[in-house]
Amino acid sequence: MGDDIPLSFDASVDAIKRVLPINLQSPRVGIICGSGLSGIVNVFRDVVLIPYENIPGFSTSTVPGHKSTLAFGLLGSGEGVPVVAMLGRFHPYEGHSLSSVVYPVRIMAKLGIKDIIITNAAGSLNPSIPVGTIVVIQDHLALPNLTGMNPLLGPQTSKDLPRFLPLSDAYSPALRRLVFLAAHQLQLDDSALAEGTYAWVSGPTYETPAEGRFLRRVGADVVGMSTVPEVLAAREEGLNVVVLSLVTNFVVIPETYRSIKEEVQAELAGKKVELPQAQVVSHAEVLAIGQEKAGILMKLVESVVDSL
Ligand SMILES: O=P(O)(O)O[C@H]1O[C@H](CO)[C@@H](O)[C@H]1O
Ligand SMILES: Nc1nc2[nH]cnc2c(=O)[nH]1
Repeated sequence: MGDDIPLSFDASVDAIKRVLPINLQSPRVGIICGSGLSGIVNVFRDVVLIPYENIPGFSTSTVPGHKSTLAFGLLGSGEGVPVVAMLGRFHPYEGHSLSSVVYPVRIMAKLGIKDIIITNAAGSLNPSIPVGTIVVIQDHLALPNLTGMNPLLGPQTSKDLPRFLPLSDAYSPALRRLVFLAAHQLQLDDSALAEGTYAWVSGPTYETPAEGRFLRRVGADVVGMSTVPEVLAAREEGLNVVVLSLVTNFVVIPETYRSIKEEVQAELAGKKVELPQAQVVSHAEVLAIGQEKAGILMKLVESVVDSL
């Protein structure tokens, strides 16, 4: 946890390749599975699982719903596409350094992936994006990046990488197009998918109502505690990125608060008063919705991989 990245990535790549059959050694697509979304491995063929603890430089995920395993296999119809999936990711709130959080993305890039499909569980800030919707992310808003918590801060891992990375094209239009076409092919209801902007926050606290309103007003549709660091590292490594957020809950953003001062005045005047009960979100709820809807997300991912 919070460990520094090794000076060379070779040790990690060697440890991985050593246990892989030749047909899986050069995966074409990387997948990152968000909270409760690791089931995709069930549709891989020729699966090889490597625990993170066996890979130098990898940390361990401590969050329920996140395994600590790298899965290799073939995905899709016909011969299948060689893929690598992170069954469980690292979040800064667990105490992992930002360089540890993005380390697996860099290793997947060294292994040769060209495209990365990043999934997450997220809270909706947009009343027209209900729980269960899969949001194809078109942009992000990262307050931590803007205020000095950026995984690309510091010495570069390679002189070949760009020092000043543009992010105006971070989310591949070509891959997003494939997602919508895949949804059409799978005959998903039009409302199953939406497009939106992901706000990255550090967590581990969920948003206060005021924070929810703030994020909504500055243009975010969903909010979560992951993904953006991975997107930045992936873009720095030259990968094409697509992000699918599964909405697991609404962020509670009441526009008006009931005044407790007025409630007490009413109580003192002899009225029966019931204090407002705030709705609260829990990780158990996030995982439950994840479990319910993971099937659709996985089919979508498989179909996109098939169409690459
Ligand atoms: O983004 P993923 O890893 O899917 O998980 C989301 O769910 C957790 C909170 O319930 C946070 O870690 C948040 O980021
Ligand atoms: N920050 C944040 N992360 C989440 N992950 C899943 N739901 C939420 C949420 O409501 N807020």
